[in-house]
Amino acid sequence: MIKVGLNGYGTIGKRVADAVLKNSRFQLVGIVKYTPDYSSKMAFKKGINIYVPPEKWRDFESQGVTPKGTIQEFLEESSIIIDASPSGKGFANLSLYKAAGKPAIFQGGEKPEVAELSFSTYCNYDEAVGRKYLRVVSCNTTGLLRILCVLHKEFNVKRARVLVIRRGADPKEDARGPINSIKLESVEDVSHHGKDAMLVLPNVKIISQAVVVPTTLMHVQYLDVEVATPVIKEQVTEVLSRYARILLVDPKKTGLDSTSKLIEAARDFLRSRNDIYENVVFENSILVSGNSISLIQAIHQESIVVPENMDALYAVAGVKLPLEKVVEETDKLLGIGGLKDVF
Ligand SMILES: NC(=O)C1=CN([C@@H]2O[C@H](COP(=O)(O)OP(=O)(O)OC[C@H]3O[C@@H](n4cnc5c(N)ncnc54)[C@H](OP(=O)(O)O)[C@@H]3O)[C@@H](O)[C@H]2O)C=CC1
Ligand SMILES: O=C(OP(=O)(O)O)[C@H](O)COP(=O)(O)O
Repeated sequence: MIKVGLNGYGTIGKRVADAVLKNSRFQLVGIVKYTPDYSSKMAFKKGINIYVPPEKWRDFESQGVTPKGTIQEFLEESSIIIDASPSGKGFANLSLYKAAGKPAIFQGGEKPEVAELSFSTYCNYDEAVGRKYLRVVSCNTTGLLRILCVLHKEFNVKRARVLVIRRGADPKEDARGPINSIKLESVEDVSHHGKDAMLVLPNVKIISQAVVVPTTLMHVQYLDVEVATPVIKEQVTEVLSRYARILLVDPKKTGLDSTSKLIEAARDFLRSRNDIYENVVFENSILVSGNSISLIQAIHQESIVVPENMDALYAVAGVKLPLEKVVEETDKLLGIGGLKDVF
């Protein structure tokens, strides 16, 4: 079994930790915690090893959590690190991983230079195999690239324009906003998503802009894509429906016409933490005219990158399986595809 350590146990880290625990190819060495809060106690009770900065050892013990070791020991015991630290901290952690000679997978909040390659499974898995440092692109970029790479493979995408309607905060983040505003995400002309996506799909011109809205549940994106030759809607829906990580939802038939209803459906489906790993593409929103395809999709920011983090582990570990098998294994363990039967 390949020994995986998780540095960071927040929104992304705890979900990836649970995914690693489900996969018998990998052994979760443990997690690094920095704050002795409820989540360290819950992880400890679940039997997950907790590693801590040495100066925090007593704080954890006083909360009833006996650490397994220090960060240094965590690095020694892990064969691959998944870094799910707050944006920017991963870059600082890179030198620790390099000094310990350990490969690492970073998240999209880090600058692209943190890794050898920015990664998105449907786009560049083969290029990622055997790399030492990968960066799984951010949640919106992951959602965007899944669609663009699938369309590109089939129809040769020439350019894409994207509007990202970004959630203001994750549900736990009570100090963020906006509370009563729709705010430009940036004072620059474009948002980072298009530029980031072009690192992975360099031959397609992708321009994105973003606004931030007062909601915590999901992001929503509007994509306007130009392909090389004229297509019809049936071709587009058929191609999208081939992929388990893309969920076509018909709001007329299902009543699912909002992010809150989607999250409720995921709760009803007993998805762990009401996670939706799939891009939810509203079927009615797919408009096709000549070379132009547009659509609206919802992206569950807390969980969308979990499958890609798992695939990234296969790539870095050099597991000898073709892309289709890797995706199949990850999808099966996370239950991806199950919602297709009920929606
Ligand atoms: N949340 C989201 O919607 C998404 C986030 N991402 C990206 O994932 C990354 C993690 O984000 P998210 O999970 O939201 O962050 P959170 O703030 O939820 O969690 C961050 C975790 O990192 C830990 N931590 C603190 N300092 C360090 C450090 N120096 N090194 C390692 N870990 C540290 C914290 O520990 P403790 O709790 O013990 O203090 C906490 O567990 C970011 O790059 C972000 O951009 C990507 C897709 C979606
Ligand atoms: O990766 C994300 O968004 P992004 O794809 O818009 O950068 C996550 O929702 C994290 O966003 P945050 O940096 O606002 O916490």
